[in-house]
Amino acid sequence: MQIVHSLDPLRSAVAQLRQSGTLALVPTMGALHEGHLTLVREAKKRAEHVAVSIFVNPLQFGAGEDLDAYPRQLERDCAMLEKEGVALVWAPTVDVMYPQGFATNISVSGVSEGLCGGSRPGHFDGVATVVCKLFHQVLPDMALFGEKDWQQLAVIRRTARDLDLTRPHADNILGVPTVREADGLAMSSRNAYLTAEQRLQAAGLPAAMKKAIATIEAGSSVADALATLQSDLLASGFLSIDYAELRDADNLIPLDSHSPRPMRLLVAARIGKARLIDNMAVTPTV
Ligand SMILES: Nc1ncnc2c1ncn2[C@@H]1O[C@H](COP(=O)(O)OP(=O)(O)OP(=O)(O)O)[C@@H](O)[C@H]1O
Ligand SMILES: CC(C)(CO)[C@@H](O)C(=O)[O-]
Ligand code: BAL
Repeated sequence: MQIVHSLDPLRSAVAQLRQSGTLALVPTMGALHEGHLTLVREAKKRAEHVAVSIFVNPLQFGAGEDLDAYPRQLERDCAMLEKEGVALVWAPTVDVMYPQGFATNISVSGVSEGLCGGSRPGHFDGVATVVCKLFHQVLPDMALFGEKDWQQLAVIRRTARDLDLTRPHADNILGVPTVREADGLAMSSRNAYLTAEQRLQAAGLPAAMKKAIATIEAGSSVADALATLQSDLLASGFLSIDYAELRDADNLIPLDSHSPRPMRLLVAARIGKARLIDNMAVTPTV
């Protein structure tokens, strides 16, 4: 496994790998867990070679967010990736990614509005900009992202379509279902911020979401189900709720009542020092 930190060695490594087969990219911010490793395993099924990027991207963190606290553990991450048979780890420094004078921003409207785009202004500009750079740097045939970050996946697909990207083409931006702990909590690097008590309470998030989905699918009012979801989260120990919304699953248009198209329930809520996100499918019943 090659680990590279600057562009010239990256280009040589990519050129060498591409001579002997297809290349899949799994972009990450490191502090790897089973969710990330599942993306790597899915990538291995689909391509001869897998590259993983590890970069805590300052552009996608707002003022007062956890950029400094975000866990960084490159050696441990690389050891995990080596065991998975990853060919290349791309771990640029901030100066390599954003040299002095860097002034370009990719901003996606529509799908990035509201939800995490509302509670983290500028976040998806930072994501779209860095992901475009990662795609141009690694030139993968495909890229894999987790459905845990449902809105992020929609933003990246939109960017790839709008900018006519070919490496990867929008159709080769693949989503992987959320990997969960035994009690249902979505795996996330930010779960490490939780105390033991908060970690137990955090399982209240997927539980409350499942309950809300069952009532919506049974035909109850969406507004009532979302109101109950919010009070359930506060009762479980969550401090506040950034959003709890029902949206069209594909284009993320807000819904205030049932739709015949696939729907998604998306929630972000704060507990202790962590802001946790989750989303689940809601099956149309009309
Ligand atoms: N539980 C999970 N199941 C599936 N994919 C996941 C999961 N957690 C993260 N991913 C995916 O891994 C990729 C890298 O995500 P990232 O490094 O930000 O990890 P993370 O655990 O989501 O961290 P955090 O949410 O704390 O930023 C993204 O595509 C993300 O959607
Ligand atoms: C896609 C990503 C690697 C861009 O920094 C990040 O947002 C993440 O880890 O989900
Ligand atoms: N997994 C999304 C990256 C972020 O929260 O900034």
